[in-house]
Amino acid sequence: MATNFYPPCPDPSLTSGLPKHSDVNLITLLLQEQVRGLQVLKDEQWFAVEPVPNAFVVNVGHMLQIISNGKLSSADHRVVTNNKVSRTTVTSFIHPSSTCHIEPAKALVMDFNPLFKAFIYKDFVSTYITDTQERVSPLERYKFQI
Ligand SMILES: O=C(O)CCC(=O)C(=O)O
Ligand SMILES: [Fe+2]
Repeated sequence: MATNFYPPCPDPSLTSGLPKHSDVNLITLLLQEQVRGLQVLKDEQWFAVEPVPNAFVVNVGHMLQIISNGKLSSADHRVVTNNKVSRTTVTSFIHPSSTCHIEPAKALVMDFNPLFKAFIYKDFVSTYITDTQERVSPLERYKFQI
C-alpha cells in the first residue's frame, strides 16, 4: 500500500505529478479524494478519471493483461498537477509473489496461441523498471512475434 501526496504546483505545465506508466502488478485499487489529477490514455488521447465519492478506481496491471492473454489491457496513466489544492491518494497494489511463474491462463488461450512468453515475476519486475525509465513498453520483450 502507498500514499501519494501531490502538493499544489505554481506552474502545472512544468511539473507532472506522476509520469506516464502502466502498473506492473495484477490489480491496483486506488482511492482518490475529490480532486482531479489522474488521467488515462485511450486512442492516443488523455482522459480525466473523474473522482467518484466512496469508490475505488480499479487498474488492470501488466500481470493481469498477460494472464488473460490480452483479453484485459493495462492502460497507460499519469497524474497531472494543479495550482490550487493538494491531492492525496491511497493505492493498494496486489502483486504475485516474487518467485511466481506467470503465463497466459490455459483456459483463456484455448484455440488461440499464447500472446506472451512465460517468466518468473521478479525477472519481469527488473526489466519493467529499466524499460519504463527508457520509455519502452515493458510488455514488448515478453510478446511472441506473430
Ligand atoms: O495517485 C494517483 O492518482 C495514481 C497513482 C498511480 O498511478 C500509481 O501509484 O501507480
Ligand atoms: Fe499507476
